[in-house]
Amino acid sequence: MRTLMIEPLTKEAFAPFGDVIETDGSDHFMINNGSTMRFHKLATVETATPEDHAIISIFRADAQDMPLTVCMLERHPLGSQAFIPLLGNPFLIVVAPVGDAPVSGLVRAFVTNGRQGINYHRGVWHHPVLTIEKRDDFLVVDRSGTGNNCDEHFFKEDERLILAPHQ
Ligand SMILES: NC(=O)N[C@@H](O)C(=O)O
Ligand code: NI
Repeated sequence: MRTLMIEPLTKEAFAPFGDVIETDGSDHFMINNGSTMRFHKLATVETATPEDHAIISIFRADAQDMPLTVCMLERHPLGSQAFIPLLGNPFLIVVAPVGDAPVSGLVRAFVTNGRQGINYHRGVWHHPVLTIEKRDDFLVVDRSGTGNNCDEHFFKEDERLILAPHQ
C-alpha cells in the first residue's frame, strides 16, 4: 500500500480539487468606511437545481486513529462542500480528481496551516473530514436538496493508501 506524501495546502496545488479559503495571498477591498477588508468570493457554492439550498452547518469531528488506512473516498455529485476550521487548527485532506471512481494512484493528501479552509468542487472525491486534534469544529457550507448527494467508493485491498501524519 502506498503511503501518501502529505503536501502543504496551497491554492495552486489544490486547484484541481477546489478552492482554498484563506486571507494569505488573497485579494481584498475595503468596506465599512475603510474599517473592514473584504476578501471577496474566495469560493462559490455549487448546487444542482434551482430548488436546492446552500446550507451552513457545524461539524464537531473526532480524530481517526493514525496512521489511517484510506479504504474509501466519497463525492457529492450535486454540490460543493466547504470546511472552514472554527478553532484555528490544521487539518488533513485526502482527495482524488473528479471521475466515475477515484484512481488510487492519483490520490493526494494535504495539510492546512490552521488559517485555511477548503471548498471541494462538485464531484471531487475526498475522505470524510480528518482532524489532527482529538476533536475539532468546522463550519461546513454545502448543498441541501432532493436526491442522493453522497457516493462512496471503497478501494480494493491493493489500492488502499496509508495516511501517516505523525511520522
Ligand atoms: N457526510 C457528510 O456530511 N460529511 C462528509 O461529506 C465529509 O466530507 O465529511
Ligand atoms: Ni464530504
